[in-house]
Amino acid sequence: MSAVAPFGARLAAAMDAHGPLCVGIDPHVPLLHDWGLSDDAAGVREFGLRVVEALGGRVAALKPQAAFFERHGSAGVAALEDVLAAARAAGTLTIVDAKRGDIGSTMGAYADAFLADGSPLAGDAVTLSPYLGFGSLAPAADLAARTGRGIFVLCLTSNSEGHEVQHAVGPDGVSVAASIAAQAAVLNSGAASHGLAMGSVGLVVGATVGDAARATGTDLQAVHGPLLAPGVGAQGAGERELAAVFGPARRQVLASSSRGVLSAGPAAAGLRDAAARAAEQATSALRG
Ligand SMILES: O=c1ccn([C@@H]2O[C@H](COP(=O)(O)O)[C@@H](O)[C@H]2O)c(=O)[nH]1
Repeated sequence: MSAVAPFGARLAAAMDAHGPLCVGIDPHVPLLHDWGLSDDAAGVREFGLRVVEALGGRVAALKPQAAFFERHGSAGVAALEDVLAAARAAGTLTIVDAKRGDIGSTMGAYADAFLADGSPLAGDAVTLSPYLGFGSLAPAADLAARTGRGIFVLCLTSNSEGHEVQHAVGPDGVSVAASIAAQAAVLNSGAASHGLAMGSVGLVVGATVGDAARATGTDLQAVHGPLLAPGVGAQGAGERELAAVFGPARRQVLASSSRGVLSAGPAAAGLRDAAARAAEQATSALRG
């Protein structure tokens, strides 16, 4: 058992304190240029540290997108480690958006990288892909539970191409998305029975997916875990879409915006204003 409170409880407290908004740290090349930074490991490191400096302690969570750091090789990965350390020092929860998924024995190694105490790449939670079978994620779910961390499993992603996999229906008549949500609910059942607001096993459900939950028979409320909702801002979703997609599950939602906030940089004041506006909109859509 971990010495820290479970991730779901820590996230619920952070959402109550700061509003249901997560800001993504996605150092796209055009943003690096706009911020006067180089497209190399030093540039993405500085970008990430500036975001942490501006928003640490002001938003519920930060979500570094691992791909933008990994494209610079080992120095980029070291930059991601530094950004995670800075967020940890600022007391802000981090979700490493790495979307890992593999056979169980390899999943154990991914779990050690992203969820083990003392790993420099560990945040408070990591995004995972269930398309090698939800059960293959067990090593990560187990380690997260032992270390007080969380996982977010892809369920209904914000991109339109996700339909062909996630809306597919199995021989039992259950859609892939509904099956993933039901298996996450099983992992959160202990949290529900202990009266915790949310378990530590979350889903990724895009704010852009319209009525996909209903269409696929996916019961989001029953998951009893956090619902990470990318697609806010640059991908076109706003207050109306958030309210429509999540309905009665809306209090579990952590809206996520990257470019929508980051394009207001590099000045800290601009980032703070943009994040505050996005948090107000998310609050109005999800907590009203
Ligand atoms: O379904 C998904 C899952 C993850 N993402 C990630 O979120 C951000 C979105 O960035 P924006 O600039 O706010 O569009 C990015 O890191 C994606 O990889 C997603 O968009 N959809």
